[in-house]
Amino acid sequence: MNIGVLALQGAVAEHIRSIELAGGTGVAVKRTEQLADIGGLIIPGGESTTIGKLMRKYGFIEAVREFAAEGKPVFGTCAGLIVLAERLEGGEEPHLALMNMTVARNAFGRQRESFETDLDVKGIDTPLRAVFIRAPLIREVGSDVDVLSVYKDEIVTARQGHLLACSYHPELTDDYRLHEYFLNMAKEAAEGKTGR
Ligand SMILES: NC(=O)CC[C@H](N)C(=O)O
Repeated sequence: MNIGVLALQGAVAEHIRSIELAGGTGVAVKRTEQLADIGGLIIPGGESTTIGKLMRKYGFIEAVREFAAEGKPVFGTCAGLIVLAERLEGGEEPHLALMNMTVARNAFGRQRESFETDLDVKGIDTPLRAVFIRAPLIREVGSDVDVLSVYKDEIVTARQGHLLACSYHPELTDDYRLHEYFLNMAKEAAEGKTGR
């Protein structure tokens, strides 16, 4: 199963490594035509404003919306989660506006700009190692969104059908189980299941 990693800006090589550890094939996606060859797309961490700008410039906003409308899974991590959100706190313009949630950028404040922790994630049997770097938080989700994990009462992992999002960087540790989870979503979607 080919999993694409949007390669406009951000942590691309690390995601490809985690996908390969999980048993998939990682592909750096730089052109919209490549979306035809992948079964799922990861939007990596980095700077959401930059990623959003480059997505607009290279036609990825429409192309990824079409990709998702076909039922193909999309996974946003950190800045990628911001890119997926329908609503951004503070009135900022959303980017893909695909996932029914409100997201606050840089929500941990200066003292806690980056930290690591072990998180209980629904669907993963033991705690997942997670690295937070200037991370966003999910403030609120629609009723069609499943909360998969919380950190200090705040939502940090969520799923809406074939869309997956997390506030942290799952690609910066050797714990590839969230990538494995996403790979399974892509396999199920390819087999024509609903993915729920
Ligand atoms: N590590 C990250 O992806 C940080 C996200 C970044 N703070 C943003 O707002 O886009």
